[in-house]
Amino acid sequence: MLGDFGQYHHYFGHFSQYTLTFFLCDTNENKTTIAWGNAMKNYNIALIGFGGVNRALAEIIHNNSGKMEQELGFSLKVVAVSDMYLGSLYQPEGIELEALTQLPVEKGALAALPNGKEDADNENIIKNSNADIVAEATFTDAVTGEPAISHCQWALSSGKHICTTNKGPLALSAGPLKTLAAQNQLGFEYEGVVMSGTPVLRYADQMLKGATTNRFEGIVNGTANFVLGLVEQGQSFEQAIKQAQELGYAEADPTADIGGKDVMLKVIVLANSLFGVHLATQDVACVGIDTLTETDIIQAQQDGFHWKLIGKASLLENGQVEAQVAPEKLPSDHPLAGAQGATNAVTFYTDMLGPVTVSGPGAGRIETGYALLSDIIAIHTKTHH
Ligand SMILES: NC(=O)C1=CN([C@@H]2O[C@H](COP(=O)(O)OP(=O)(O)OC[C@H]3O[C@@H](n4cnc5c(N)ncnc54)[C@H](OP(=O)(O)O)[C@@H]3O)[C@@H](O)[C@H]2O)C=CC1
Ligand SMILES: N[C@@H](CC=O)C(=O)O
Repeated sequence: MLGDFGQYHHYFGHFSQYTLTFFLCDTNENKTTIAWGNAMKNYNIALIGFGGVNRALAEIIHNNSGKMEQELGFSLKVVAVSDMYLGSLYQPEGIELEALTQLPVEKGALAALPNGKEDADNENIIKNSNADIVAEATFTDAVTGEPAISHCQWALSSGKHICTTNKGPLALSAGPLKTLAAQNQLGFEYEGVVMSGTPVLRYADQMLKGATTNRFEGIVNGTANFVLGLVEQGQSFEQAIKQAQELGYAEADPTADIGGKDVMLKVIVLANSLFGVHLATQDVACVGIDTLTETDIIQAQQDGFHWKLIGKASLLENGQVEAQVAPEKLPSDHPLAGAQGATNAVTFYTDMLGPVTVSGPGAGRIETGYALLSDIIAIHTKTHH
């Protein structure tokens, strides 16, 4: 006997598109089996900021839809895009991704697509579109965290999950945003904020549970590490920074990479998450690689050393945290000295395992787009298991 036992509209009441139908099959041998059908979940995505990272996410979605459905159990539809330079576009039924990913980088270019506009429309799209998840990848403001903090607040207050690669909201307003997400039973995910798509935040948060970590140090800026490497090979700072920009590693204002502010934000995010503290920007002493000359870097290499921009923090016995960002001259056999190009590496000093190092890409368009995909997967996993 085969019976349809009903349809479950599930999941915080936000997602009427998620319909799970199950059939109960009772055989002659008195065995009961359950077959699942119609269980594919679709998430509508709004992209806020459409520079390197969110364009990469659109490409990933476009190129991997079949794989996602088969392996991850959900499909993704981009329904809205809003960008300061390119304009905005809202198509509730889903935007055709071939055209979107080929969009020329020209002022107001989104206006050329059906329903497109020349201006950004962030607030309206975040609050009023049919998106389930907002992917926030606008520029990082290290002083105010805005407008990205507002983008996160608007999403979480209007029933939408948020994933972001923007360091501002995490370094400057993580507590209130996490509270808002929890109150509204929504996901707030941000793996790309430290080390791009390399899963260092989830690693520290989930895989080192049970061990005590009271110190970490590492290379957490891809641009600075890439620039140091090219200067060692004889390029000027200026040439090396230009290449980092072309490869999509650098911040909109690369002085954040070279001056150390980007690492400062990442140290705050890691320290607050690992030590359960509330570091602010003024708590982190910050010196960048702009204090080095090209000669310093080449001379060190000839002497068997490598300059690296190191971010570190220690939890002291009195509960205080010491945190700093500064260039350090490491001997060639130091574990962090081998990180080349935009590769980053962080060593966690744990009581039970000793030092544990996580290494992988620290910047890059596709690498960071992947971080957003990993956030969407985390949202899906947390809300369906
Ligand atoms: N690239 C990387 O490797 C990584 C980046 N990140 C973070 O991800 C975010 C995005 O990076 P990326 O894509 O490389 O940066 P880009 O500069 O390539 O893209 C950002 C885009 O957002 C637009 N934008 C800026 N402000 C707003 C706003 N208020 N509303 C709508 N759009 C806006 C920009 O327009 P306009 O040009 O006119 O300002 C630009 O088109 C940044 O916060 C960065 O720190 C994190 C990890 C790695
Ligand atoms: N500009 C940053 C991008 C990732 O956070 C870097 O180079 O690390």
